[in-house]
Amino acid sequence: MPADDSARDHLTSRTIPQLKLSTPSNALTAPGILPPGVSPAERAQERFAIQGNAIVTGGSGGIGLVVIRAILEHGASGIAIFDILGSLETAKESIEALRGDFPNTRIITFEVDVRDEIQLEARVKEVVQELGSVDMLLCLAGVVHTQHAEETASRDWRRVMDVNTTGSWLCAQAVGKQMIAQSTGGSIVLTASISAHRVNFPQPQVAYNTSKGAILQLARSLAAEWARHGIRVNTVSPGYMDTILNHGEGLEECRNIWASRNPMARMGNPEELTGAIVLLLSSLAGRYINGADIVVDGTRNDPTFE
Ligand SMILES: NC(=O)c1ccc[n+]([C@@H]2O[C@H](COP(=O)([O-])OP(=O)(O)OC[C@H]3O[C@@H](n4cnc5c(N)ncnc54)[C@H](O)[C@@H]3O)[C@@H](O)[C@H]2O)c1
Ligand SMILES: OC[C@@H](O)C(O)[C@H](O)CO
Repeated sequence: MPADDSARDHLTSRTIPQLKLSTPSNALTAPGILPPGVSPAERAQERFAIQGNAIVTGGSGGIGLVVIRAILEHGASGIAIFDILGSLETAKESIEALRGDFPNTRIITFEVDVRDEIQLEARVKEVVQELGSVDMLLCLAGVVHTQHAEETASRDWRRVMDVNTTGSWLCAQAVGKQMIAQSTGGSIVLTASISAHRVNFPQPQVAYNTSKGAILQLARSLAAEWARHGIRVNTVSPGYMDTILNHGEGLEECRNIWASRNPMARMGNPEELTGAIVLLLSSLAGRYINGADIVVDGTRNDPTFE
């Protein structure tokens, strides 16, 4: 028998029966898992239910407003948007529209710069005072700088790293501490990008790509450390979404190039990101997903240049 077959035989004859024996027969009806006797429609709804209060950084941006609506539709009890003042002002009407559509949910806004750890700690405490707990964190705050590497100034590099990477770390740490103190567990979703996996084409953005690559390893590290507290930490990696971030000066030609190189021949709509984020935040469907990254980019191609 070839060596591979004997290894497989060893697995099937010994490991699998052992696994079967050690799996409780009621595993699918254990506490927290859907009980029997619930209608299929209720089970479907319950499976992707989102419970508790969420802080969403960069929540007044193009992806944020769309994703917050989805989080509310799936049952979140409260949302705290952390963003800089100018963006909160611009999104004022959209945030009012959300409040109108979800009158029984608290949607509160805080002017926060995710680079400022003292401000962050204070704001997290205020959220707890207002909403009672923090159960989820979605980090969307992010900036991009597009310039050739040899010309990129250290201040631009630092700004991108500070907002995207250090900002995600500071938010996760402030919220993680609160979740640990609450002893309630929680779900943290950080936003990486396809730029964490490959080098975008044609725009040069060395700082952005580096900042997003680091987020993958940040999330895995936190996932491993905080699993014992019941805190799951995952990432989403969006491809090109049609938001204001991708409508900056000179990006019109880029948008055509991005769409033409994608097998689906288009950019994504922020709505198409909501499924992955709802899954990761959901108490049931997502509850064994930890340290994972979900790429939402319309393609399974994985070239170095994209
Ligand atoms: N749009 C895309 O194609 C795309 C693709 C991959 C990843 N992403 C990532 O998704 C996230 C959201 O992107 P978007 O398209 O909604 O962009 P956006 O520019 O519309 O939103 C980003 C938000 O972050 C906020 N922000 C920036 N600096 C901040 C700071 N210092 N403190 C607090 N908030 C700050 C902005 O005010 C804005 O509201 C970003 O992290 C981005 O890198 C976007
Ligand atoms: O990965 C693509 C996005 O992260 C980003 O929006 C784009 O590269 C900005 O130009």
